[in-house]
Amino acid sequence: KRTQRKLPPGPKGLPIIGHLHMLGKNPHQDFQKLAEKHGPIMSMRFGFIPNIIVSSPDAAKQFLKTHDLNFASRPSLEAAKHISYEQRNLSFSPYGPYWRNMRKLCTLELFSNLKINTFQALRKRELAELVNILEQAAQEHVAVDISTRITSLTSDISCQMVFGKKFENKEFDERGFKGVIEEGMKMAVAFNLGDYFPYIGALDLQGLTKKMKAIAKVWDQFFEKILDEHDQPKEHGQTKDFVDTMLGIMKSGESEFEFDRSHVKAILMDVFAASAETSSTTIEWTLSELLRNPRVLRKVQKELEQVVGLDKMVEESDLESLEYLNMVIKEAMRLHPVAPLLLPHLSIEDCTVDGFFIPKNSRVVINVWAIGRDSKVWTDAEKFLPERFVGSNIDLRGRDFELLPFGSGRRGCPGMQLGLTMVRLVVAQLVHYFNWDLPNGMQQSELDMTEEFGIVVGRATHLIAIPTSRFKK
Ligand code: HEM
Repeated sequence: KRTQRKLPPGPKGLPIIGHLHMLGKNPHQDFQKLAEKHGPIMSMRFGFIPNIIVSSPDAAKQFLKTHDLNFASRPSLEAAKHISYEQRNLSFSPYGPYWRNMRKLCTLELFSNLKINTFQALRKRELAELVNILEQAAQEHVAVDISTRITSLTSDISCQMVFGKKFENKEFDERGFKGVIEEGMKMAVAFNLGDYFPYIGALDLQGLTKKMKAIAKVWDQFFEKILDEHDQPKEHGQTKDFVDTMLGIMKSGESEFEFDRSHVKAILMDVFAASAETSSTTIEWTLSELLRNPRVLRKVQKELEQVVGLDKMVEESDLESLEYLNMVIKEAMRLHPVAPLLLPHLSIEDCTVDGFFIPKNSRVVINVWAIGRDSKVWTDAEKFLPERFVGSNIDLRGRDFELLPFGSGRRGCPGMQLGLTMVRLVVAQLVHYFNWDLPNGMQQSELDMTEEFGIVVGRATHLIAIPTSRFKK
């Protein structure tokens, strides 16, 4: 009976592997090309798993708004099981009472404006430190690896916000803090046979499960140590980091759902992973576009001079008034969404969308990268033109399905406000204090904008530039 129903169109697949052979290094780009031929709701099969690829604003609205509840679950990916405490985290928890309760709790306790504001001084301090380093480079007229600097800035801020302190590279084991995190990230995106052929997952033919379990053990020991340290009483007036908040709730026993140390650890890992790289990658892309578009950069600097004033540091209270900067960031996120396929959604029941049958347990992939670059939706779609948002109501909250860098609906990003605060503040500060030149006489048009697919999609090469101070000390 099922097979008589009309599935969305899609390319012809091969026996057993389905369409796996059609995916290259950048699946979001491959999906875009295929959707041009097969349509905005496309059916593909990866191994034994049915996938629905969504590539237009109207179609995205159907999945994320009209039928949001039915597509609000997540698949049980091997990495989520082995390194995310059996999916007790928010990002990969299946839809159900645990996810609903935990999401409500985190939204209230970790992602609220009140909580975000308690870390304002931390952000200011860390950013001022970076500005000092850049001042030094400006005086010596040397090139700076902006990518590395921004990554350590957001990682340091996230570490202190979540765990209460920065981590030295000697932490963890001989691989160091950065090394262990990178290894975990690599494993999380590695092609895992078990995700496409569930029955052979248990055989661990690639040896990935073993490696993931080993890294999860290292992480777990690290978290246990942090949780133990947080059992010591805090000095009066010290800001409560996320570990304090979560442990406080756990110990109070007031939560109406199961909430033990494993849940606390899963959420901490999730929030750390979700916050640091997403913000740094968005900042890198925005600065890259500004370096390629000096006209836009000068206009942002002019606005900053007017709103903030020369010789003054940008404050978080200035951010809402920086209208042009906010258009620049929207435009950078349209062209460079760091999660171009969002996180995978999973259908809970059989459903009909736009006349097509979508079977239960289909993975739904929303290609926001393709939507952001669709010439049917955007004029001069490939160009970086922040002015396109003048007089437009399109914002980043997921109400406008042509621009979805944070997703939309029940599974949309709960950390959007925090992420945007970081991105706006860092970009504003770095272009307010400094003019930037590309190294070795490189022309703007020569700046490499190649993408590298991973847990987030960042630049394939580091962004390097030479700062010059705009203010006299
Ligand atoms: C520029 C920064 C950020 C971007 C672009 C971003 C983007 C996204 C996207 C696209 C999703 C998936 C939405 C979906 O599947 O429909 C997501 C989910 C999520 N984000 Fe963010 N994010 C950012 C910052 C943050 C921050 C700072 C936090 C937390 C401190 C955070 C926490 C989360 C969590 C917990 C989820 C999973 C939600 C769920 O499945 O219920 N994000 N984010």
